[in-house]
Amino acid sequence: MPTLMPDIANHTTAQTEGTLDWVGMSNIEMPIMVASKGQSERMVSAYVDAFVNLKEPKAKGIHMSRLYLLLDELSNSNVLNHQSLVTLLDGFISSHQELSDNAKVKFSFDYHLRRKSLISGKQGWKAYPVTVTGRLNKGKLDIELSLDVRYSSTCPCSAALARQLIQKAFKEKFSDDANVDLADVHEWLGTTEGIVATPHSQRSVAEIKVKLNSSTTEFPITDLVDLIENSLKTPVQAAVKREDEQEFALLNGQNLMFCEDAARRLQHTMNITDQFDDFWLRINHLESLHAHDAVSVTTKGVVDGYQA
Ligand SMILES: Nc1nc2c(ncn2[C@@H]2O[C@H](COP(=O)(O)OP(=O)(O)OP(=O)(O)O)[C@@H](O)[C@H]2O)c(=O)[nH]1
Repeated sequence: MPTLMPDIANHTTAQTEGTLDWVGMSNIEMPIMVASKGQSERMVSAYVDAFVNLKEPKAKGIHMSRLYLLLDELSNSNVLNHQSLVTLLDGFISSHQELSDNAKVKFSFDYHLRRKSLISGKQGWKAYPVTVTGRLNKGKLDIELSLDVRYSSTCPCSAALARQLIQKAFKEKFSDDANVDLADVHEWLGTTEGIVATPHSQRSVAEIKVKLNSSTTEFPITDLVDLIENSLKTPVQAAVKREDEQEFALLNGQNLMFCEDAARRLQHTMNITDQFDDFWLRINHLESLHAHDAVSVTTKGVVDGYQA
């Protein structure tokens, strides 16, 4: 006969009574098979947070093992998609009858996508940090997708200052020459004396969170990446041949951006798509002129929605 073990969670009461918003586990490491719109299902190495509320003030605690085992079942024999996320949240609550009526789960992982080069037709992998968060709040379901997109931003102020220096160098070189020779100018422009200054660019990160429409049944990871990268125009590249690098230089030159410009661009893009109920975005320009970052934040402005 098995030894009877003490069951603190069930058989004792709280020393100090009180309800709690969230109780659960954070940073659970698990392989998860993820389904995303337009992509083959793929395994990711995820960190998972799993929570329920504790609405019974006298109860000692929740049953962490029940949350863990429901997650393990998803990891071991299912795929993370809209339906399984809802089932998981339902399971969190039904396994905590009398104790909980809210549930939350967050999966954080790197999601790899094949991305095309700009000109050469080559392809390469890019890893996007993604989180999928589901919340069930007194029967109301909320699903949030968040991801980071890295891109390059060239400073418009620096570009203007560099152009001024190039104009000055041109004047100094050719102002005494009444009959400026086109070939001479062409050759001179191809030297570092001609293009005497270059503007600074920086590795930049757009962080974005969206609330999925209730009609969305697939995680639109690729759609969201495409939307952001097509709007910013200068995402970091995977496979790069020289023709790709030259095109990247052109795109940078034609898409000069302060962090305000990048935020307004994405704000406009997100406002004209009806795919999402709400959005929050934060633009980080990891400055190369400064040792600090230039940052801008905005939201859709929904009442009771995301706050900046
Ligand atoms: N509630 C709670 N459990 C904790 C905490 N830290 C560790 N645990 C452990 O989580 C383990 C699993 O708890 P339960 O889910 O109640 O385990 P169980 O009683 O075997 O499972 P059930 O029979 O389904 O209730 C226990 O061994 C707890 O000690 C904590 O801060 N709060």
